[in-house]
Amino acid sequence: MTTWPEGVGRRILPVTDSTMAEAARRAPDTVGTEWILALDQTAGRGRRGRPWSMPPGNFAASLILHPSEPPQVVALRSFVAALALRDALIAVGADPAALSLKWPNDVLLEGGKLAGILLESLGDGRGGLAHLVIGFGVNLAAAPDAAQLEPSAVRPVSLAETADLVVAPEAFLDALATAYAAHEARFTTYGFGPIRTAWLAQAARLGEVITARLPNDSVTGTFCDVDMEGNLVLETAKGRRPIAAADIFF
Ligand SMILES: O=C(O)CCCC[C@@H]1SC[C@@H]2NC(=O)N[C@@H]21
Repeated sequence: MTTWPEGVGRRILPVTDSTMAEAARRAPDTVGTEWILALDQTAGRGRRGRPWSMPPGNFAASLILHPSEPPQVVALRSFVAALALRDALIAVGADPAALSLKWPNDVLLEGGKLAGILLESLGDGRGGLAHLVIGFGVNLAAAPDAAQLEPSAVRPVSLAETADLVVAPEAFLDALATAYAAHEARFTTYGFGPIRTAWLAQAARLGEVITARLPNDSVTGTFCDVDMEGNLVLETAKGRRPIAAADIFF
């Protein structure tokens, strides 16, 4: 049985618009760390403003944090979050060998998209952050209809359909909160180095040719590294190219 991490808050809502929006509303009145789980979302959102649909039984939660590091260091928590999500999936029975991490922050199961992570923050007006919200969406029960996604999107999968595992959102929250607390402690104590190493060990398509689609450009090269700033590094015909933000296509 998983125990809930000490000093961490938890709210479970039957429904909300988006746990990201709910968390942002609550963040100014939240002193420490708090999880918000919703059993349904009416306006779930994904990266780049895409909608995030949520079939019943899927997992939607956001974590409110008040980190004190500079924003570029805070952003490295997308890797912390991905490792925690992987550990939580293993804790509920997923096969570690079937899981991989797709830069910047998807978790794949047998090559299909099982989960996505979204980071949103608010500046404090002094160059730091007032809060960070990390959102986790996991297809526990069912994958969204692929027809609703962009044609080039990674095929969605669910834990129930692909791994034959039935896990309730509340139970998954226990596993994720515990896993996140462990990785957060490692990050704040030892920095990004061990997180980067652990993430690279689980990276999908490392050493293979992939394409990064940027707003006005597309870069194809061999995925050779993630650097200490969290950039994806592609080895291209013109040399090594660090990429801070992009959609990745295999
Ligand atoms: O585009 C992605 O892959 C990120 C998806 C993040 C979805 C989660 S579900 C919980 C939280 N609330 C939201 O509205 N979005 C995030």
